[in-house]
Amino acid sequence: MVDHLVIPEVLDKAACDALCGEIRAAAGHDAGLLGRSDQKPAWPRVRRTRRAEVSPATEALIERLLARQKPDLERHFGVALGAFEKSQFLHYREGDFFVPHQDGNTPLIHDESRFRKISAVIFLNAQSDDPSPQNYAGGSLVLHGPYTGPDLRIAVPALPGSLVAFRSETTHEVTPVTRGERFTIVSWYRGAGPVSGEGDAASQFASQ
Ligand SMILES: O=C(O)CCC(=O)C(=O)O
Ligand SMILES: [Fe+2]
Repeated sequence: MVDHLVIPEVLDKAACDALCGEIRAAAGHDAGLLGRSDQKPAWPRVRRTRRAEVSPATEALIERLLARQKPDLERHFGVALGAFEKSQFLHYREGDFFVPHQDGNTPLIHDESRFRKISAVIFLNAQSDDPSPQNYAGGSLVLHGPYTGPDLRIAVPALPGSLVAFRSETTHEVTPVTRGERFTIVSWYRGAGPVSGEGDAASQFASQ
């Protein structure tokens, strides 16, 4: 068991379709990584996906949605949550991926990621072997069990409109997309309290 919470239908089908359309059409750039800038040449081997710049109205819609989920996440994970980071609107094309990684809250890394307690991913379209321009193949979000236990791998079902949350120190990956386009929104909830960045301009914190 890798602890995670799936909240179905945080967005309806019309909203998911509209978001996919907006992300596809929006300007964007290669999504990056936190860490030292001299490591940038290696980024394409770690993560390949496009990060879209959506409208302020869309960002606000997702911020409201994330705020609404906070009590359920606090209850499930037993952690008090503060602000969440600026969402990333992601567009994976064929071949795009993100190798196994942790998003934050890992004891050895002293960068902004240490404030992240819970990672949230919202699926906007479906993974399916039925070829249709609406869905994609490959591109599984796979959660890994902790290294102290058995070698677990859990592929999270990509139900459009659902949100999956897990502790940010959970190792996870996005396997390569083998057909079609995959659309997700990701964000991170920080812990509550001043030491965790609550009360600062967290919405301006540019997560990478
Ligand atoms: O797109 C996803 O399903 C997850 C992306 C991810 O792991 C991340 O952005 O840190
Ligand atoms: Fe991640």
